[in-house]
Amino acid sequence: MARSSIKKASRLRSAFLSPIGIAAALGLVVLAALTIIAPAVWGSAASTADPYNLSRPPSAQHWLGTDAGGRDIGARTLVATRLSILMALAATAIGVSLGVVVGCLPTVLGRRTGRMVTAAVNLAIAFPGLLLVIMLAVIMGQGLLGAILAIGLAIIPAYGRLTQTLSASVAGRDYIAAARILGISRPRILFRHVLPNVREPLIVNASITAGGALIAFAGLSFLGLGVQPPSYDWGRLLNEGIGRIWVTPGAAVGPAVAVVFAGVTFTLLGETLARGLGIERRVSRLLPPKPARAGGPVQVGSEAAEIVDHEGVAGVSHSPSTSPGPRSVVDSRTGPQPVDGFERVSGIQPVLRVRGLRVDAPTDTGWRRPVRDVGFDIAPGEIVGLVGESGSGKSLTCLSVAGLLEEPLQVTAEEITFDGLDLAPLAGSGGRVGSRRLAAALGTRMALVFQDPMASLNPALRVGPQVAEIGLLHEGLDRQTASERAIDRLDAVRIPDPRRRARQYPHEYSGGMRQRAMLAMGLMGTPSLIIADEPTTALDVTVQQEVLRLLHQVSREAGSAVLFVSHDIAVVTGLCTRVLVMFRGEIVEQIAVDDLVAGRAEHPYTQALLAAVPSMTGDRNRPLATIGDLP
Ligand SMILES: Nc1ncnc2c1ncn2[C@@H]1O[C@H](COP(=O)(O)OP(=O)(O)OP(=O)(O)O)[C@@H](O)[C@H]1O
Repeated sequence: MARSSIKKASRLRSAFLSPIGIAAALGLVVLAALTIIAPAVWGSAASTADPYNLSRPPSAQHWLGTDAGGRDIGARTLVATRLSILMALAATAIGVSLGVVVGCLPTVLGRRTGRMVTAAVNLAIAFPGLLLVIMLAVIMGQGLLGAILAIGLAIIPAYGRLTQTLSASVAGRDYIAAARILGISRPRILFRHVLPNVREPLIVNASITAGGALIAFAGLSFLGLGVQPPSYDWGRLLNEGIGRIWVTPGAAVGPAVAVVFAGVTFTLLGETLARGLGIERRVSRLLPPKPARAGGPVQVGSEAAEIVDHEGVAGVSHSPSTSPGPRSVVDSRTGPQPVDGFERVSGIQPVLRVRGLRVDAPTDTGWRRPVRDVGFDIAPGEIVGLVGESGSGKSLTCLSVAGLLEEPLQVTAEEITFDGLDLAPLAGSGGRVGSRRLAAALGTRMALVFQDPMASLNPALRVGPQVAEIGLLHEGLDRQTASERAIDRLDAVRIPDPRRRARQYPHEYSGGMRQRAMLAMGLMGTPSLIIADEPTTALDVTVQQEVLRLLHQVSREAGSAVLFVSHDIAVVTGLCTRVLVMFRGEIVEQIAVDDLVAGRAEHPYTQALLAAVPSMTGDRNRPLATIGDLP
């Protein structure tokens, strides 16, 4: 058994060994036993009328007394367990399964239709639950089937909303963005990436919902809308007993206690499952990342202090002989404008050409533009750094290029050409790649490595199949070949013992290994461009070095261009041959690393960025430079 399953099993065991867990388990055993054996054991006492013992108070023979027909109330209460529990389970099954379907619709149908479904769900939720049940019960007609359908249908809106909320919280994860860029269809994303990650909270809530359904049935039958004589459930018994509560209190108290007992048992079961499955923790981890981290001047932290000096930063050489891209591309003196330079000089088509890229975001007072007229080229095989302070628009730029930004953000571009493909219409489409051909091309030729290594891989799936997916989808490989290639790619990114590791889950990997697995995923195709959005920020310095070295090696061996995003100029100068400097949504300077290191930066912001990097050889007592207010 995998380590994760063993861990989960032991956590569940300890949850069931807690006082709440023991109470839930005992309650369940009692309910299950009564559901199975009560009709056989007490069926005859429950249905045999005794004209000599009508409406008798509790006695040794009839411990809850008898009803108006002389039947034993205790026996009837026990026998009613089967119908009450089975009806609650049936209604819950209907409500939960249809609720999940409804909750998934916005993900499958796309934004516009999805919104209508959401609005309908919200309207239904605004309607008081019990009123909805009664209304539906009247429409469906009195009786057992009508009651099951009424309660089942009434469960749908709440469960749909829950599924929707949980799915939305997963939808912001990097692995969903990665799946989108791989061209995976919405239904497949839903079934493979979203639902497996939300199933546990859904299961827990199903248990609590069953408790609610049970009480709703009791309510319906009590009102005479549910089970009809001669059948009886606890609600029906309550209905019959309430009128005689002063004569034979057991007639009302017995079924009432039974309803409370079953309701509490289901709730405790939900609570125990939630603890055992770690739902609270899991849900908070599923929350989407904040749109932006704190702004302010460039952060030059301890990591940078340890890897400063422009020689061999992070252990990666960038000597001209090993740099893959044409260094002549760069002319720092062209200033902030996009350069057509290398195309003119070398005649080589850039692998990525961006012109006039803008991103607009709504605010309370109107629109703001976090990315303004951004333009740049990346040559085949070139490693380009994109630096800038937090919030300067680096991630938005990358995500727009990959077509991963969604409403309410508005993306427009005069041109985004990637590997001969016109991606401008895709920008801002939220990853809805129109044609299969484009999806396949993007999926195999553009790779993304994200900042948060934990969020980059789907935690519910083993790493091997995730890496193999693109081979299955776009390269037409069969499962065996795709999985062999995935193992080969994991080996290529130096995952030790790749065959065993491919069977593990992401949480069994270290942070650096997860980043490398993301790279392996990108290498299933032959990426012309790897967009690495702060791939090393969350890693410690040694692992950071490994990932940077690997990126460099991959770029050299596969000939892939790299757009390397970082707020750490020291790391960028170690890996890249050219740097795009972003400031307040604009690219204010494009400069060759050699020029940057030699202090030939022209823009004051670039100069300030550089001055803020501490040096190993500098005066330790001198305060670090800060980036002041720039016009
Ligand atoms: N989904 C969004 N909706 C509205 N504004 C957003 C959204 N995402 C980002 N922004 C804003 O756009 C600006 C640029 O954000 P972006 O994430 O591109 O910055 P960044 O340069 O990548 O920063 P960091 O280095 O911290 O990742 C920020 O001011 C941010 O608040």
